[in-house]
Amino acid sequence: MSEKLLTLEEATERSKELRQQLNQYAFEYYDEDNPTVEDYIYDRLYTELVQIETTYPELITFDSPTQRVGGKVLKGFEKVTHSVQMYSLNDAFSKEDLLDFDERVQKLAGKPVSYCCELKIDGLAISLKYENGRFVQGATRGDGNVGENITENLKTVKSIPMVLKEPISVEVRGECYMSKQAFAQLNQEREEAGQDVFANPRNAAAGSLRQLDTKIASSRQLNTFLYTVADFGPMKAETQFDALNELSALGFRSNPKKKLCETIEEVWAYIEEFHEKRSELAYEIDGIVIKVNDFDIQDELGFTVKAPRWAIAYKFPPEEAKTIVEEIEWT
Ligand SMILES: NC(=O)c1cnc(OC2CCCC2)nc1N
Repeated sequence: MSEKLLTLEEATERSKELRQQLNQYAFEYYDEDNPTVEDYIYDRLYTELVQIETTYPELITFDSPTQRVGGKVLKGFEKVTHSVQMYSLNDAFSKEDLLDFDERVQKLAGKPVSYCCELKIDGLAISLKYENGRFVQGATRGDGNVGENITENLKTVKSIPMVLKEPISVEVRGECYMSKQAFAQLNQEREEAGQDVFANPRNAAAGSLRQLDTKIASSRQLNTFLYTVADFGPMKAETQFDALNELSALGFRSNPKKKLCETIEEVWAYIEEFHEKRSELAYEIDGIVIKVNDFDIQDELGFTVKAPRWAIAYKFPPEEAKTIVEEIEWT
């Protein structure tokens, strides 16, 4: 079909088919890490869609995969005031800190509680706003109340859905990160080009989202894990664990290694498990986030000025330095 010049009616029909198929293939590849077609199949269909959109630009749509490649150069980033504050987390550095947290929570809740444990992805916190299922705004955390509008750059992040599986209005938060492999590849390219290298994947992700040229952001293989619902809209989840599953069902990427723990001892076992497994993960984590699972109890416990009383971040010590530590000369 791509050789013969299509009529507008044929092109309208064919471009709709192509968009649906390409977006499904991209969802499997970027969100589910489970591609079902070879790259050359995707590329051939993508090329056909570009040809149709070049002939009939009026057929380019909001969610066309051709719009993921960026191309706008912004003058700057506008400020965004978050409708719901983006809180930070209090830290725990030992099992004793964790037990103290559990004791405080049980005392405030007046009963034992279950915890939803999540890997603490070492990236940049972002907030995504959807209206009737369409992505309308993306922002950085900033100081928790005012962030930067980076919508155009986030449109190039392939795992961020442009259209949700349900036409609902919600605001969700998560982490935008760069995988260890993408980070190593980027730094190698920069080194070969005589450019400064990034110190770590978090800085590389932050630097990529701060680019005014959206083509650069698009080239950086950024990824996401979503973990918070700020404005629930019609979402029904009553616990953090269910909210994470609901985020996946909507088309977001949420980290599969979450665990529901009934006791703080189970939480500690999960912390030790992933302290062990940390180096095997495709992305960097700097700890574990432990959250009271039940939203009603979260509401009872509330927030301090900066952080929830119902969550804590157990921080791992920094991974041992890659460089050889010089032998200390004992005099
Ligand atoms: N970096 C992460 O992976 C991460 C960060 N934050 C949160 O939760 C917010 C929700 C309320 C305060 C902290 N969860 C996470 N998994």
